[in-house]
Amino acid sequence: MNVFITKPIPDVGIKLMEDAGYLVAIHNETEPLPQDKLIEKCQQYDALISAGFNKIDAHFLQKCKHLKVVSLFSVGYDSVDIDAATRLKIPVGNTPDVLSRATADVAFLLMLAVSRKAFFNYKKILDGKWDGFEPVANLGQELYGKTLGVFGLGNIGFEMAKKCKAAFDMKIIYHNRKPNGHAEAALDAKYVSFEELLQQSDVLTLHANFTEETKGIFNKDAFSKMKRNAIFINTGRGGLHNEVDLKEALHAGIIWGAGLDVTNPEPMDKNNPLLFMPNVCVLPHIGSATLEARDGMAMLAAKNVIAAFKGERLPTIVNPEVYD
Ligand SMILES: NC(=O)C1=CN([C@@H]2O[C@H](COP(=O)(O)OP(=O)(O)OC[C@H]3O[C@@H](n4cnc5c(N)ncnc54)[C@H](O)[C@@H]3O)[C@@H](O)[C@H]2O)C=CC1
Ligand SMILES: O=C(O)C(=O)CO
Repeated sequence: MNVFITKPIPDVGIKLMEDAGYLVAIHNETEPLPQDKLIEKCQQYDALISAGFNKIDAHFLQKCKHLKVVSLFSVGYDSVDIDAATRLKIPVGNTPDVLSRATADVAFLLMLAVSRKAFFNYKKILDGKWDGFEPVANLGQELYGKTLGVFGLGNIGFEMAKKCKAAFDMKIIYHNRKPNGHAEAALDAKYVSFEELLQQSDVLTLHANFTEETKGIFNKDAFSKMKRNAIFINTGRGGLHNEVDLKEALHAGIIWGAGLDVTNPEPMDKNNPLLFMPNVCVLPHIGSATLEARDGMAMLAAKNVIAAFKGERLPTIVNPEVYD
C-alpha cells in the first residue's frame, strides 16, 4: 500500500505510516502540483493526504479509482465533495480537536491586536512615522465585560469563548446549527438568532464550517446590522465574508475593525487595501501553526490512513455514511 502527501507534514505522521510498512511519497517542491498533475499522480496511490486544501471534487475522485481513503491535514473539509466521496465509498478523514486551542489563540490574538490597532502601529515604527507619545492618538477600545458573539460554536468557537470569558469576563452569545448545551453550562453562553448575533456583538468571531449555506453570509446587509464599535474576527474560512462588503464597512465606519487569519483567495495579494487600513490585522492562515497542533494533525492524518488500509473505521471520519 502506498500514500501520497501533497506537502511535507511533520515527521511523526510519516514515521507512523512507514513503521506500519507503507510506502510514503511526498511532493516536496515549493510549487504545488497543478490539479491535472495531482489527479494523474493520485491514480498511482492507495491513499492521499491532502495538506494544501487541494480541490477534491467528483471528477478527481472518479479518476483516482485506487484511492481507499482521502485523509485531510485539516479539520475543515470544504475542499472535498463529501457527497461524491460517499457515493464512491471513499472514507474522508480530518483532524479535529488537536488544533482547537491553537486556532482559538489566533482568534484571541487578532481580537486584541485589532482592539489596540497593533499591526498598524507596528507598521508606523517600520515606516519611521513614530513621533513620540500621543495623548489622543492611537486610541483603542477595551474588551472587559463586552459581548462576544460566536458564529459556529463547535470545538474552536468553544475554546475562543472560554478564553474571552476567563480573560475579560465577556458575555457569550452564539449562533449555531443547534444549541450547545456544554457551552451554555460551562460559559453561561446564550443561543441567539443570526440577527441578534449581529446586533448585540461587540466582537463577532467566526468558527462555522464553510458551506453553501454560510458562503458570503457576512455581507453588506450583515455588516449594516452590526454595532459601530464591533470587531469582526474570521479564523474560519475567507469565503464566509464578502471581502468587498467588508472593505466598504470598514472604510465607512459601519464596523470598527477586522482581524482575518483567512482570506479569499489565499494567498492575499500583497497590495490588497485591507493590509493598509489602520483598523485591520491580517495573518496568513496560521491558526493551527504550532508545533503541538501540527504534530497532532500529522498523527491523526496518518492514523486515518492506517485504519483505512486495515479495513477499519477511520478514527476521525467526516462521512460515516460511507460505512452504511
Ligand atoms: N484558521 C485556521 O488555521 C483554521 C481554520 N479552521 C476553520 O474552523 C472551522 C471550525 O472548526 P471546528 O470548530 O473544529 O469545527 P466544529 O465542527 O467543531 O464547529 C463548527 C461549528 O459550526 C457550526 N455551523 C455549521 N454551519 C452553521 C451555520 N449555517 N450556522 C451556524 N453555525 C453553523 C456547527 O454547528 C459547529 O458547531 C473549520 O471548519 C475550518 O474551516 C479550523 C482550523 C484551523
Ligand atoms: O484545519 C483547518 O481547517 C485549517 O484551516 C488549517 O489547520
